[in-house]
Amino acid sequence: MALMLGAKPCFRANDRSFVPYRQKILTTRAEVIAVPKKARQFTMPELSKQGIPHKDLHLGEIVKRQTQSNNSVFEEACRKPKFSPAFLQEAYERCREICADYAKTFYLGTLLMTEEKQKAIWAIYVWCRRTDELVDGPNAIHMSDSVLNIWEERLQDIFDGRPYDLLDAALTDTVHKFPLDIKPFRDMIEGMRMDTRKSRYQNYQELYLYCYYVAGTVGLMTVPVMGIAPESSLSTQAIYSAALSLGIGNQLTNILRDVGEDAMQGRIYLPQDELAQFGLCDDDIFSRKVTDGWRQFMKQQIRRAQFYFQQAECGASQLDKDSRWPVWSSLMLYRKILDAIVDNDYDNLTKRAYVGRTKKLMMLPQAYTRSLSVPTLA
Ligand SMILES: CC(C)=CCC/C(C)=C/CC/C(C)=C/CC/C(C)=C/[C@@H]1[C@@H](COP(=O)(O)OP(=O)(O)O)[C@]1(C)CC/C=C(\C)CC/C=C(\C)CCC=C(C)C
Ligand SMILES: [Mn+2]
Repeated sequence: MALMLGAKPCFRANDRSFVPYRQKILTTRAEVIAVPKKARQFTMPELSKQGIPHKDLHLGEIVKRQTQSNNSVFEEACRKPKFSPAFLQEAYERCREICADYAKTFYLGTLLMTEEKQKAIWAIYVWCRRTDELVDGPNAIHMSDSVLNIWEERLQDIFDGRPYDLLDAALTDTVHKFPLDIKPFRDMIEGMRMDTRKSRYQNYQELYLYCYYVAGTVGLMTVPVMGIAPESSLSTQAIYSAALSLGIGNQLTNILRDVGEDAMQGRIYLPQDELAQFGLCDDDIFSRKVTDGWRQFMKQQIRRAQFYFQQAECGASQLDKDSRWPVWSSLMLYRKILDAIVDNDYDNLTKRAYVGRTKKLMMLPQAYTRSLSVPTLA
């Protein structure tokens, strides 16, 4: 495979540390620490400064950077990595396979996108999945700050045109084709750090920050690729805000679905102060008894997730036409998980809410119909 890079070639796909994704470990710890770099001091963000949802995320600045980054022709000429077409084809093909394997419904939704866009979304998906797996996958017990620090340096290398392996190379190509800013990617790694350090959330503001880091960031990463419809009536910022909402709604739903499982790992993501308002505490979760108090509490949590999906809806219709289907699929699928929790009579302590294959497949044409609706005035 021809690989033409600048002064610092760092592709290591043939190293023994490289583990094929078929083993269901996308990135091993050994692979990440293969290039030792000096440890970086991690400091927790000041949670007390985090305000009400979206308000303190400085979305305006993020949008400005996203729409300005990579604009300079000079910068582009200097930094654009030169990969052979065959190499890139192989890189994106691997991303496609992983996406199809890990996220079947979502993958189907990407098939209507233009080739450039779908490849970019697969590359972003794979980077997110690998990042998540570092703290959530089979190797999670080996995770440490220093591994995440190296992963972050490797992210910088991706943006600087020096990918470390084949999958990274797909993202390098993507970030040079689309105006992607590194900040949401960095923030996702920050969320993974938070997950390794913290197992309780005192209030919703703390939880919101976590949800932004690990999922809201996905919305910010993907809007520049999916594109905004030329006839859209909403401001760019309003669309980013909707994208953020979809990520938050998805993550809140994930948390509500996995309460029992997470508790077995010693993790409770639900806001402690809200549990207390319903007369509940950690022990009620560990005892796995679904009481009326628990049902009332869950109703409130589900309402909050629904609120974010509602916020996301207006933005989903303002995206470029070919990008709307996967977004609507994601939105409708995650909503159905909330319905499944209700169908389980709010028992997410001993049961995992599940949306069956048939329901998922039936949802795809519905999502497609929604994606045909034209942008309307908000
Ligand atoms: C719909 C679409 C185009 C999505 C983008 C695809 C993409 C890049 C997805 C990456 C998802 C990912 C692997 C994130 C890593 C962190 C993580 C795991 C977050 C959770 C995802 C779901 O994972 P899963 O159900 O597999 O959970 P387990 O790890 O197994 O527990 C999250 C719940 C977050 C996913 C967040 C999104 C898909 C955000 C979607 C928002 C948009 C695409 C913006 C849409 C734009 C508008 C205007 C509405
Ligand atoms: Mn995960």
